Amino acid sequence: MLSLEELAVRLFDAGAVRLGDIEAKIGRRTPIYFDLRVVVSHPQIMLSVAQHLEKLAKDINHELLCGVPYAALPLAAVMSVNTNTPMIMKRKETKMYATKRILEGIFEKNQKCLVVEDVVTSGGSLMETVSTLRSEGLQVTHAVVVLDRDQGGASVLKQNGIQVKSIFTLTGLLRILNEAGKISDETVDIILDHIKECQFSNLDFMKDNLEIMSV
Ligand SMILES: O=c1ccn([C@@H]2O[C@H](COP(=O)(O)O)[C@@H](O)[C@H]2O)c(=O)[nH]1
Repeated sequence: MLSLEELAVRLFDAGAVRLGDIEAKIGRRTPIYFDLRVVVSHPQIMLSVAQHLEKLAKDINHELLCGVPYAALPLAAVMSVNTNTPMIMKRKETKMYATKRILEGIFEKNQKCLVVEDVVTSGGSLMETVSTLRSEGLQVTHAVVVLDRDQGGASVLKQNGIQVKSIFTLTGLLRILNEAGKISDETVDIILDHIKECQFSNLDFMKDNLEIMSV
């Protein structure tokens, strides 16, 4: 398994870290965007990311894995194979014919399901998956995540009964990339200022996700 420092640099070199003035979800702009979808083109990086997630998952009692669609699906699949843990998949929309399912795979009510996610910003995407899993009778208390952007999402999720464990926090990742000479001091300062200014709270989350909260 690659060390955290090696993994951070390999992700950067693979193009998973985009710098600039980038349009993010919900029309906001960000000086840094992580595109972890590129890992499917780098099997060694994907394996290492999955192994780090498995390390985080070791102490969490779970019987099933579920990746947040779509970026975390391949990561959850690799973890499932490596640890021999069954996986289920959440569809973006309920299938309208044949099985009419929102969750694919075999599960029973009250099973403990661990959620896998690539990036947490506000926590909205992860919570959407958690709400579906809970509404199907599964127990969900934890999530393992590649990157927590330090923008309040983990705390919002905690308030909604989900403990988040992440491989990287944005602050920690910036420090590694700065020490490796990949990101300048000036860029680090711009990103840290942005993160400080752009924080999400449980209140924003509830306003933006009234539908999810009512599931
Ligand atoms: O740098 C980023 C930031 C976000 N994403 C994608 O968005 C969601 C996380 O955002 P929430 O506000 O927590 O819903 C996640 O599913 C990512 O796929 C990203 O790819 N890169």
